Amino acid sequence: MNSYRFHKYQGAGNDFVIIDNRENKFDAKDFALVNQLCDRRFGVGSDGLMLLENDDHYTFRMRYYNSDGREATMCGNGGRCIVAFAHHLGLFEKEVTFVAVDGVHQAIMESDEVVDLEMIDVDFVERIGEDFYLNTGSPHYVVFQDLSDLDVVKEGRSIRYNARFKEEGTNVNFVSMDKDCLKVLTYERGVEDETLACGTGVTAAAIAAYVMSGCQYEGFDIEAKGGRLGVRFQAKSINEFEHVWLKGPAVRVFEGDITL
Ligand SMILES: N[C@H](CCC[C@H](N)C(=O)O)C(=O)O
Repeated sequence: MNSYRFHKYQGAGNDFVIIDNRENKFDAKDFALVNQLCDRRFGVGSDGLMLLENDDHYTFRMRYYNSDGREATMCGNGGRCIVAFAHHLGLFEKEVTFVAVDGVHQAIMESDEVVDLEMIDVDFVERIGEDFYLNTGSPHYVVFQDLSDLDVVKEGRSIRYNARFKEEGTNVNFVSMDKDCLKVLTYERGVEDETLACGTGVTAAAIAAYVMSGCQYEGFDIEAKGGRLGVRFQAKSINEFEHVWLKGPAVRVFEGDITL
């Protein structure tokens, strides 16, 4: 049995267990341990787990794990929450540069509980019928439709496990658009459930909405189930986007020790 000091954060209801692993003591290869720490009955409970680690070139390194226990691709809400945690640790004052699985990110503490995070550039947006498929640090399938009476888990699973995506998986976002305001519901790969918000997901939804809206808006206000997020970007073309920023709440909920 080992004891773990953890810090619980949430970004628009997408929640995370964060561990300060600068001494490299956490066994990140123990899938069962990560899965149990994320378990909402047998552990702390969260959509994912992050390790904050030292890095030779940047203020810190972020490693992200979905609640299934496996190391994953980029997490936008997680990125904003680990920045708030690094600020809580006193690692920086206002702006920070860190490295994650998809590369180097800038971030700004807008206030104690609001973080602005620069996402990676998007260099391709695939059209699949009326739908969109793009990667904003994680892969996202985007469907524009009426959201009333939608069974997000049923419909999300049917896409996530279809012939094309069943091996690698994909996250699935259902979007309704009213001018520059979006409502987004997300089924998340690796959680294999609906989450209350998905940072890379709302970023993908906003970029798809730019295309869908006839390139009218380079920014959107987004209502997720767990809170509001903002996405802005510069379009180089209908397929290429840079200076992509995701802004929203990153809230420290509690900290504690758990022995497993
Ligand atoms: N489940 C995602 C990673 C976390 C994405 C989400 N929590 C976010 O805020 O971007 C995946 O496996 O692609």
